[in-house]
Amino acid sequence: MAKVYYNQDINDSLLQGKKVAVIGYGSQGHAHAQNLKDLGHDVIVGVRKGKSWEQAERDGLTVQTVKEASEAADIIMVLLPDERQTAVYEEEIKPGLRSGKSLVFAHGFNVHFNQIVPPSDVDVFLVAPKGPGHLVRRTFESGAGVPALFAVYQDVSGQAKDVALAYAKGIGSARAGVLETTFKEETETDLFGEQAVLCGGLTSLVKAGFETLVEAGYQPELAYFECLHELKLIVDLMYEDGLSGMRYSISDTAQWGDFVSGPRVVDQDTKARMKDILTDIQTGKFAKGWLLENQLNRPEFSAIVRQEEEHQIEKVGRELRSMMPFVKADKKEQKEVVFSAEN
Ligand SMILES: NC(=O)C1=CN([C@@H]2O[C@H](COP(=O)(O)OP(=O)(O)OC[C@H]3O[C@@H](n4cnc5c(N)ncnc54)[C@H](OP(=O)(O)O)[C@@H]3O)[C@@H](O)[C@H]2O)C=CC1
Ligand SMILES: CC[C@](O)(C(C)=O)C(=O)O
Ligand SMILES: [Mg+2]
Ligand SMILES: [Mg+2]
Repeated sequence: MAKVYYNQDINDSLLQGKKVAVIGYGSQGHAHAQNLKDLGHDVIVGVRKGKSWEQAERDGLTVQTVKEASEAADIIMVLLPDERQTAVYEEEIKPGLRSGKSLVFAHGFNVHFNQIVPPSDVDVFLVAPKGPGHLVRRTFESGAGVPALFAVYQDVSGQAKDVALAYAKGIGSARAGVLETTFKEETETDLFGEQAVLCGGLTSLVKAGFETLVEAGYQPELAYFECLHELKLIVDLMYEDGLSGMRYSISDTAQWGDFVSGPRVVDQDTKARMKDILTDIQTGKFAKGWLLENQLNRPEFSAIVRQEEEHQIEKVGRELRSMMPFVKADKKEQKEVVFSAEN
């Protein structure tokens, strides 16, 4: 079994006396900055003037421009959107990246796909939480944590691995488990997971189930409860106790249906298409398409965002959720949908 690091395995004194700049204050940025600060580390946030700057100040953090923060810090964690990182890195981070500093990422995308080529005299590593940033913060506040991967790309100081582990502990991830990987493995598996299973696979499955029921004449509200709302309750059981734990709670009828019908939905053809998706990631075809889409100012991305917002499941869901205020976490914790559509 691979070595999984926990709090007791990690000496976080390596972060003491070091200034950490968290560049970006979005989903991951706000969580890293606040968790590190709560554990007594010296954190500054680097962002541009605007919404994030104001929010970080309201949260009690020291805020500077990206350039100032990169100049001031020993450890520079880049938590900007992947597609924005290269431009900001070249203009505002690189000038402050002197020998002996650490350049850190939460996803290997730009280094692995050669968009950012770090100088040879700095440590380069990643600490990638395996969960959405808002949950990195929320679980931390509740005393728990989100697991993370770490990988060392360049170790000039001889301490990159230990600093990476200390950082992972500083954001609460070593409460849940921290696993060593490479930039290649992290990048390819993260892209695969979000495309085939966690985001792409799941949203397509939910919509297909919803549409099948509605097209057969069943009530849309019922289809929403069945195919989307209840999904969280089922996944919570899998999260707590695995597939068998979930199956323990459902009826035997449901379990038999799971066994006989599940493989009819996700079959060998589905798996073959998953392999195609993985190949596109491994060959860089996906990355190239995404970078080009951004160079063109995201025409297809924006069109799909609008189209998806108009899907019947979203309209019905908005109405039903307005009657269940308890399902929604603190408003300030929600990443605004508009942000991703407009940026
Ligand atoms: N989202 C997640 O949960 C996960 C993300 N990751 C990785 O973490 C990294 C960050 O992703 P994520 O947290 O989703 O990013 P977000 O989209 O949430 O980042 C938004 C932040 O970046 C700032 N920003 C955007 N453009 C600029 C710019 N040109 N100059 C200065 N600041 C800018 C925004 O500031 P403003 O308000 O001014 O626009 C905002 O503070 C990525 O590498 C991603 O792959 C890894 C694991 C999970
Ligand atoms: C699953 C999506 C993710 O990889 C994540 C939250 O881990 C991301 O890039 O946001
Ligand atoms: Mg991920
Ligand atoms: Mg990802």
